Amino acid sequence: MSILDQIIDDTRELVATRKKETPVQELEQRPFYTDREPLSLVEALKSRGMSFICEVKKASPSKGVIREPFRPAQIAQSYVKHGANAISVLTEPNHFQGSLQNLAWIRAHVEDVPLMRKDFIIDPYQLVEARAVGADAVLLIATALDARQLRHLHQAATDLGLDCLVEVYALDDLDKIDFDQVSILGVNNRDLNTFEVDVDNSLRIFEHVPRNVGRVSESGLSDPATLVRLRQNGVNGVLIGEHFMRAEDPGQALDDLRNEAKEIAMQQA
Ligand SMILES: O=C(O)c1ccccc1NCC(=O)[C@H](O)[C@H](O)COP(=O)(O)O
Repeated sequence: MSILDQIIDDTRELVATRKKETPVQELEQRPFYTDREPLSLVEALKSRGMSFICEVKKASPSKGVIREPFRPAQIAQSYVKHGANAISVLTEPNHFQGSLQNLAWIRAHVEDVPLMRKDFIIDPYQLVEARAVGADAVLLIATALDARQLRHLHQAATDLGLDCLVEVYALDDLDKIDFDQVSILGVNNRDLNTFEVDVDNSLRIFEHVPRNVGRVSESGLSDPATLVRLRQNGVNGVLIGEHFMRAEDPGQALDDLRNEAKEIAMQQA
């Protein structure tokens, strides 16, 4: 069984338990759900240069614990201070040590930058949970869904005002995607069997994606020259977790990476 299958199985159990503990009607009465309009992730990624989705990630299946002590609100505030375009918050508990509470804490400290719930979404209930803790957007992993589920979850998220970053790992995942519906596509560079990362996976897959779709490269990114190469090949955004999580000040690490990439681009011009 692949790690993705394992995580999806665990998520199915978790969602069943949560539905019993907290009915949808209760989530729909939470202040973030009733009183707050979600921000647009699509708009936040429309900058002229490379956009940065900065991740708040304590641990991962490939690396174990990455950051200890882990202070989600402080990390997010540092990202905001240094100009992150959006923040991805891992909420999956069993494999990434994330939580919905972390997202709610971050929302309480970050008003104007979109927050994406990064989890393994398989059920519309999780979209309502996302809204109830103050998320603006969600990740939908095409690899873990069939075409009908993907279309249905995307529509349900849109109906709730949540933007979607649709993620693929392989070229044949594109067969499931309706590009009249999907406006931001992420390609994950991590091989789910070996955990190795290959940035060229993004470039290979984006060649087959319509021009008007926003393009985000995900995982294993830390080298400024690679960011320049991705930008020169039409990639609009990057999703970066581990590199920032290992820095003393994650926002400063964002600033440094962005400045180094700008310098390389200027030298090449
Ligand atoms: O990070 C993992 O080990 C992992 C394993 C299996 C499925 C997903 C996984 N990560 C989720 C992500 O997509 C990353 O957190 C995200 O792209 C940031 O990657 P990185 O910059 O390498 O932390």
